Amino acid sequence: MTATLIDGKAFAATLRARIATEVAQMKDHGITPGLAVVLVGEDPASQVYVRSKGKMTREVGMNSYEHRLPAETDQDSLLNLITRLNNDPAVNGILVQLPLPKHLDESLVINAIDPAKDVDGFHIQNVGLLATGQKAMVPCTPLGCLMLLRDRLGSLSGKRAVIIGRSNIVGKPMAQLLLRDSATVTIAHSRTENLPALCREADILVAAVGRPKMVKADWIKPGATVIDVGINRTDDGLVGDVDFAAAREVAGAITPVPGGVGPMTIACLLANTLTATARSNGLPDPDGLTP
Ligand SMILES: NC(=O)C1=CN([C@@H]2O[C@H](COP(=O)(O)OP(=O)(O)OC[C@H]3O[C@@H](n4cnc5c(N)ncnc54)[C@H](OP(=O)(O)O)[C@@H]3O)[C@@H](O)[C@H]2O)C=CC1
Ligand SMILES: Nc1nc(=O)c2c([nH]1)NC[C@@H]1CN(c3ccc(C(=O)N[C@@H](CCC(=O)O)C(=O)O)cc3)C=[N+]21
Repeated sequence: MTATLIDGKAFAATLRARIATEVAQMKDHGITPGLAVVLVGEDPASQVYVRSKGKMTREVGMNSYEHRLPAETDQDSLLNLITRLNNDPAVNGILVQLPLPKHLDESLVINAIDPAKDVDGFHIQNVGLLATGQKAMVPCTPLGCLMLLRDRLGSLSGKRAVIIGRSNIVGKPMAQLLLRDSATVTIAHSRTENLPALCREADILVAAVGRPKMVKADWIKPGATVIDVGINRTDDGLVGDVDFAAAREVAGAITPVPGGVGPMTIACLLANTLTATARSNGLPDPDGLTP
């Protein structure tokens, strides 16, 4: 049986349309959400993402502020910019594109962002709030994966989830969100023993590794839901961490790359910007955009 395709691109388009409606209502009350994106250096992939984020931000009616800084920018100049954005009432969300050039201290920079404007959900305060089940800003990629999983499966309670990857931006927050939905969660990584057998136990398999086609068809439990976060540029074009063509014949449902998780990440960034704007104006959280 061939797996159902989880169409992240279409889901994200619907989500952005809903966000646009909410933005229009806010504008009627004199509030226009604003998202500032900071890019240091000229990494080509990062430039593509930043351009795409700016375009979609404007499409939903928000203000987009792009700050492009040279690769040799020093830490103090970057921290000064963040302070300015923290204090700017027109800016509701701040995203510093990662990775930063090596001479900059990533944690220091991220933790300089006002947690209320931290639409990436990477600030230690938001990480702690999420881990303790309190109201937080939630990282965009895991939030997007959660929306796709709930849409496909309904309740995740009691399901066995295996996440491959333990990064602060994907693997760990993904585990927190699945745990909050009462899945039984295992996090695997480069030191995990017998990864294929572990994966075969998963009803939900999330791959966030950065290795093209690493997850093979015989690692997948028949009927499982497979979420492929990987973005790998190869000679065959853009591919995920899952050997998609073969995995499709075993899984129950699977996200493609491109057109799966990636577009959800950007839609959730806009969702978080809307949520941050609502909270800073004392309005209730918009429906269905927070976990
Ligand atoms: N679609 C989207 O919106 C997004 C996509 N991505 C993509 O997702 C992927 C992961 O990103 P990110 O989390 O930042 O990556 P990191 O490089 O920070 O983390 C990769 C993780 O994979 C683990 N790993 C590496 N090799 C193996 C292996 N052979 N077996 C098992 N585990 C392994 C590492 O283990 P260890 O910790 O032991 O080293 C690590 O925990 C990348 O392709 C990235 O481009 C990222 C963000 C958003
Ligand atoms: N502070 C910060 N926050 C991030 O959220 C962040 C980051 N830094 N650094 C890089 C990663 C990666 N990431 C992606 C976003 C969109 C797509 C996306 O839209 N992908 C399209 C394809 C785009 C293409 O063709 O390259 C798709 O999968 O269909 C992919 C990856 C966000 N990240």
